[in-house]
Amino acid sequence: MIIVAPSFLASDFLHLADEVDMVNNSAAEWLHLDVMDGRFVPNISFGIPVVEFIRKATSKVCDVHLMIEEPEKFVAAFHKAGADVISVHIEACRNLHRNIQQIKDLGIKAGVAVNPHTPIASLEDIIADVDLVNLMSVNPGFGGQKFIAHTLHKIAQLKQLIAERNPSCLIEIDGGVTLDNAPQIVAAGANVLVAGSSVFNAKNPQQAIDHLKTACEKII
Ligand SMILES: O=C(CO)[C@@H](O)[C@H](O)COP(=O)(O)O
Ligand SMILES: [Fe+2]
Repeated sequence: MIIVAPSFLASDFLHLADEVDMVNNSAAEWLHLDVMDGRFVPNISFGIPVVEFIRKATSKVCDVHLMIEEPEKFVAAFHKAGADVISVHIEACRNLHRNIQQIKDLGIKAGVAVNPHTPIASLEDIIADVDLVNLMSVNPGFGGQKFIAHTLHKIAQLKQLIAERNPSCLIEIDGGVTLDNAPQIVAAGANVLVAGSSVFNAKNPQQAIDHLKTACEKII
């Protein structure tokens, strides 16, 4: 099964309740929540209170992508706010193994996120400990960017590493996912598709989610 996770960074913050309702009534399984601190990435998005309010408005999986320095300081607060999955960036963690254990000790899924320039080989000694890898297919910090094509070969590399060391680990692709490139991304081995602008900027976002799912399910 392919999981679709609409990214709320592209949503209309003035009508957040309607946007959450749209996803609640859609075929998407997850909600993707991008937290940015203006330090790890050159942008600031939203934080703990917003995640908390969204959590109250949905029973879908809340997938929190922390694009922040020193994520270990905030993981417990995001868990308390209702995150079901928390991903921290390999590039932001001095003690990644400890940070991943910290998330797992909270009883939720732990993910590691990697920037487009970070080699898959750098995941070798952490892959066995994570539930998910968020493979960034744009440079983190902004929605609406173009998919970086060389990410496709990284998906295939990651798929092989996962098959060897942790077959239940999910591959999440984050950034620039559209109806046009989704089938290729899934064919390369992705299980979770984050889609921000291609969903929220569509005339009919629920239909955009349906189309993404149908196009991908044809591939598997
Ligand atoms: O983490 C990020 C960006 O840093 C992503 O989750 C984007 O928010 C995805 O948005 P689109 O590229 O699909 O518009
Ligand atoms: Fe993200």
